[in-house]
Amino acid sequence: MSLNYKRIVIKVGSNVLTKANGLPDLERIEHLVDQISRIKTQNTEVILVSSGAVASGKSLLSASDKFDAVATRQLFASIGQVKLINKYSELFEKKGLVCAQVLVTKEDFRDRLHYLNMKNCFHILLKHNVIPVVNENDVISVTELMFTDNDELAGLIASQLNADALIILTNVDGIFDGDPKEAGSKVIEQIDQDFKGFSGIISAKKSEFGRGGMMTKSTMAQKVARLGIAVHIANGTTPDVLPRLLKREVLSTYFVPQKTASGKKKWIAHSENYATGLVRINDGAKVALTSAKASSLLPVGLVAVEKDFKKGEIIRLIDEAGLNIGLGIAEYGSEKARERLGVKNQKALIHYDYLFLNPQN
Ligand SMILES: Nc1ncnc2c1ncn2[C@@H]1O[C@H](COP(=O)(O)OP(=O)(O)O)[C@@H](O)[C@H]1O
Ligand SMILES: N[C@@H](CCC(=O)OP(=O)(O)O)C(=O)O
Repeated sequence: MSLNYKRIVIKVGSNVLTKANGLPDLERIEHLVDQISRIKTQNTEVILVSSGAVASGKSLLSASDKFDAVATRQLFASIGQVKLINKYSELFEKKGLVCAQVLVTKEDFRDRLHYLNMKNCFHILLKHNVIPVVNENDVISVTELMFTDNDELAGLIASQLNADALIILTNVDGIFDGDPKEAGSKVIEQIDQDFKGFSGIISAKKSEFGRGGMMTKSTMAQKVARLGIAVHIANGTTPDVLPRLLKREVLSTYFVPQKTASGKKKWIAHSENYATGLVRINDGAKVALTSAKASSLLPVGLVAVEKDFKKGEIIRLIDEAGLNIGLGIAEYGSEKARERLGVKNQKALIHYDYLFLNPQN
C-alpha cells in the first residue's frame, strides 16, 4: 500500500546536489523538481529544504585564498543561493509550479511569537500551492549561530508545520548497521522508538560535502518521530526515489512515528538552545517521567536547581548522573522551586503537556 502523506518536508543534502568536483549537479536538481511535481499532482503539500548554495557559489567564481574559511563560505553561499533559487524557480515554472525562497537562521526559532510568524508565512505559501524552498541563511549564520546542519533545520520545520512525514535524501540508502562502504553492512529498514545504540553503528565519517553526518540525521530523526512525524532516510541519487519511496518500492530507513504531540510540545522539543533553567531530578522522578504513563514533574523529585529561571521559561532536566532527560516550561520560578525541593504534595514544576523527554540512547 502507498504512503498517503498530505504534507511532506523533503530535505536534500549537499551530496545529492553536488558533483564529485564540488559543482552543482544540475541534472539531479532537474530530476528532483520533476519528482516533486509528480508528487504535487496527488494534492500533497511539499516543503523542500535544499542545501547547495555553497556549491552553486563555487561554480560562479573562485575565491582568493587571502580570506578565511568563514568569509569564503559567506561569499559562496550569498552568490550561490541566488543561482540555486533561480534554477529551482525556472525548473518549477516549466512544470507549472511556483516556488518561494525562505532563508532562516537559528535565531528565527528563538521565541514563540517569532516562531508562529514564520509558521503563518509557510501556511499562506502552502494555501496558494507554492513550494517553499528553505535553506539556512548562510550569510549571517556563522559559527555558533549555525544549525548543526540542514537536517536539524528540516526537523524543526517538519515539527513546526505538523508535517506527516520528513524525507531526508542523502547519498547512501539509509542507516547501515556498520560502515556503508564495507561489504556485509546492511540498511536498517525500520527504527522503533526504543531503538538504542546509534553510536555503535554510525561512524563520524561524513560524505565529502556534508556538514553534520549520519549521527545528526539519526538523532534528529528519532526526535522528530517521537513527536508523531514519520521519517525516512533514503538515497537521493537513486532514480525516481521519491515516488518509489511513497510506493514503498525502495530500500530506505523508516523511523516509526509515535502518537502525535501538540504544537507546543513540538516547539519545546526543539528549544534546547533557549533554555534558561537547569534542574537535577532524582531516579524516582526519572522512572516516573520516562514510563508509559503521562506524568508531570513534581517538586518531590527535584534534587537541585542548578540554573535560575522565571515562570514560563524553558528548563532543561538532567538526572543524578548529569544525563540530559528533556525539556519543559516552568510553571513557576526557580525561587519557589528551591523552597519546594523534595517536598511532597506540591504543584508540578512542569506539567506533562509542556514536557518533552529525549529518546534515551
Ligand atoms: N552507519 C552509517 N550508515 C549510513 N551512513 C553513514 C553511517 N556512518 C557514517 N555514515 C556517513 O554519513 C554520510 C551522510 O551524511 P552527510 O555527509 O551529512 O550527508 P548529507 O549531505 O546528505 O547531509 C554518508 O555518506 C556516510 O559516509
Ligand atoms: N546551507 C548550506 C548547506 C549546509 C548543510 O548542512 O548541508 P548538508 O550537510 O547537506 O545538510 C548550503 O546551502 O550550501
